[in-house]
Amino acid sequence: MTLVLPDCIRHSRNQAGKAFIDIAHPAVSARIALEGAHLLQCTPSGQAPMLWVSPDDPQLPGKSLRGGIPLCWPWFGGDRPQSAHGIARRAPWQLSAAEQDAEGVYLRFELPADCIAEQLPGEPWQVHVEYRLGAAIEVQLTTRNLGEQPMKLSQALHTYLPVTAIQQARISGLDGAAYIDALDDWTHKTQAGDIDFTGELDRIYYGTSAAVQLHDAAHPVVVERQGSESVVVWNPWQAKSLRLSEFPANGYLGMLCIEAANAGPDARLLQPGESHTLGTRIRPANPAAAHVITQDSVQ
Ligand SMILES: O=P(O)(O)OC[C@H]1O[C@@H](O)[C@H](O)[C@@H](O)[C@@H]1O
Repeated sequence: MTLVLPDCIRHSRNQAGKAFIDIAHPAVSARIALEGAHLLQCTPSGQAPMLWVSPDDPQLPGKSLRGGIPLCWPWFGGDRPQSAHGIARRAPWQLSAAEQDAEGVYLRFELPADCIAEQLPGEPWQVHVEYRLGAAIEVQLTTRNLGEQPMKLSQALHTYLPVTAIQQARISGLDGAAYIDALDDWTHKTQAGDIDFTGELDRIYYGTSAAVQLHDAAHPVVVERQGSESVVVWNPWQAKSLRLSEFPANGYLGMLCIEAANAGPDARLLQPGESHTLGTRIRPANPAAAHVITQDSVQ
């Protein structure tokens, strides 16, 4: 049965045939690629864009754009020898629900069972993702084990956030938290004070579900998490920027990632029939003080 979409939500395609869902609601505008059910843009009315997205856009089906919130599932990073971050971010998801109300929109996407069977043989997962977009971004990724054996799940909502200048950005909320330093032979360490950025940084903080705050002149946000005792913080810095796909050489100056996760020691073992929801809510820390787009500031 064809899904009837509210007026503010429509399907679109770029010239190369890549499919998107576009949202133009009085409270929020947004774009989601069906490939990966990948939230690429989200701009609450009167605010600056909440997500960073690379200007190097291959615009091609099968080539994921770097930025927004890629879904890393059902493994995070190099937890398995196959391609990093699992299969979900390049898979063909299907829109299964779309609603609007005065506050914003609700969308739900499913990863079809035949796609899971083909790409993850012998792993009977069921997975869907829900977005609630308005003054804030809410994402919930729900996984169920439909099999008869326990299955291991690691995952992340790989959120790219814009910053005014990386050297001035700061993250609070993780003082005293344990982390794994991916750049120092996966050594376990303890965070002292806030996180600031003076070089490449790639860490899995674990044992905490506390909200994390990004302090930035124009893009201060609070990142809350659900079903998540780990959060990944990442900036590639200069040398790695040159090696990354779909990433400009100086891209690291204007972004960082704060990823609600089940990673490292927070990977989950789902028993037969069990389901787990990983969620995040990203909201402007101080909407009144955040950069407001006015006609004067539009070039
Ligand atoms: O290049 P990818 O596969 O999108 O990964 C980007 C980064 O994703 C982060 O989550 C990892 O911690 C980094 O190690 C990795 O480099």
